[in-house]
Amino acid sequence: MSEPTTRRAAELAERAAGLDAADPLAGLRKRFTLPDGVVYLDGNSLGALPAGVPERVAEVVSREWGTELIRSWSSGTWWTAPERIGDRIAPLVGAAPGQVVVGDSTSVNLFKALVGAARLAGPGRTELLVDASTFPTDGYIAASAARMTGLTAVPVDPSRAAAAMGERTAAVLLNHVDYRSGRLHDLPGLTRAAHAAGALAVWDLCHSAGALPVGLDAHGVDFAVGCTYKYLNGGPGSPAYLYVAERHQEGFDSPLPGWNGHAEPFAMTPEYAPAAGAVRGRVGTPDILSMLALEAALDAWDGVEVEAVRAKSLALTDFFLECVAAYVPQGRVESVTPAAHAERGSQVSLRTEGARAVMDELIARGVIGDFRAPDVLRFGFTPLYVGFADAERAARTLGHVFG
Ligand SMILES: Cc1ncc(COP(=O)(O)O)c(C=O)c1O
Ligand SMILES: Nc1c(O)cccc1C(=O)C[C@H](N)C(=O)O
Repeated sequence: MSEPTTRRAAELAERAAGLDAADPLAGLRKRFTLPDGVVYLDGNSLGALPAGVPERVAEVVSREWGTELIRSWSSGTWWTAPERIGDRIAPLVGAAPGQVVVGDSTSVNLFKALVGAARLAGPGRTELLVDASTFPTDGYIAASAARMTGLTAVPVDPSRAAAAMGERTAAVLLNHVDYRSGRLHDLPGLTRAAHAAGALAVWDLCHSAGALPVGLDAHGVDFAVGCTYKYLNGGPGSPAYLYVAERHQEGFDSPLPGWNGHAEPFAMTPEYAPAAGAVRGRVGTPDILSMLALEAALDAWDGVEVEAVRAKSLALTDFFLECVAAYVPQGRVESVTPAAHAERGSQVSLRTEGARAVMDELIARGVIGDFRAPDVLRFGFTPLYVGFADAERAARTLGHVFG
């Protein structure tokens, strides 16, 4: 490093130490098990391990399964886990109890939500608008949901979504935060626009839940889905969730009416009678090991306000961008994440040449981020366990990679 760069590095390291010392959320890192020497900036793909999870999973396996056996379904915590854990997630996404149910993958829940929304749409509604820049599974599922319900899936850039909504629109599927660029979309405004056009708004919250306030009830969202293995730290493949606004629950006609969503599952009747509430979003037997691991993971949120998480997330990403500007030679990276706070999720995506090799090198040096095709370095900031010194080290290491 040149003399001025060394001075600037000392300055930034000192600022980072000060910011960490003043951070009201700094103590939350103890709620996670993270390997020494690693800066983990991939919690927007797989969140870190909350400290209480291994013990809880061991208990579920050895006692609840090993000793209690089948009795755990009825006398223990198993059968009602999907709605109980849904109610734990609800406050994190601004939903009152009884509207969130946990289970299946995000892809499967998207299918339920989109077909459910299409079946609730008014007559003459022929189009399903779909975020064209979305994570691919959303587009694949939307295309199938549209075929099944006689709609036409119409890809739309989120910046033009409001203008594209009209009297033909049945429903709109949008991402709250774009997985690649980290752009935060205007959930209140776009939901309002959908309603003004007489359409339903379906939101994918994978990259926002647990990172920033969502306000599902406050903004009148109709359906929402999201995964729990990113900012909610539920573990690899942990079950996703489905939000069905209370006003739609009675009319919600799930395309996957499995026996777990039946009003009386153990009556074993040949006719399907849907359960009341979000419970009708259940399909088959829940994956209890993953689900109870998720429930234990959510303890990491005890006493934590999403607003405080958002404030720290913005401070972290601001500081990271400042460090990148200081350390990375001019012209080597370009941020594709909006600078405006109102348009930024909890990640920073930097476009660069040879991004895959750059990320491999960063990981080899202990800074774990993500590569997204074709040319994006993606750094996710999970305020529960990432600090300002991590942001400084990550940017400094990136500067070293560029020599
Ligand atoms: C925006 C978005 N939607 C959906 C998914 C896929 O979810 P799942 O694999 O749970 O179906 C992901 C990530 O995997 C995602 O980032
Ligand atoms: N779900 C994933 C998986 O099973 C393997 C690897 C990555 C993932 C991801 O979650 C990717 C993530 N949705 C993304 O935003 O890129």
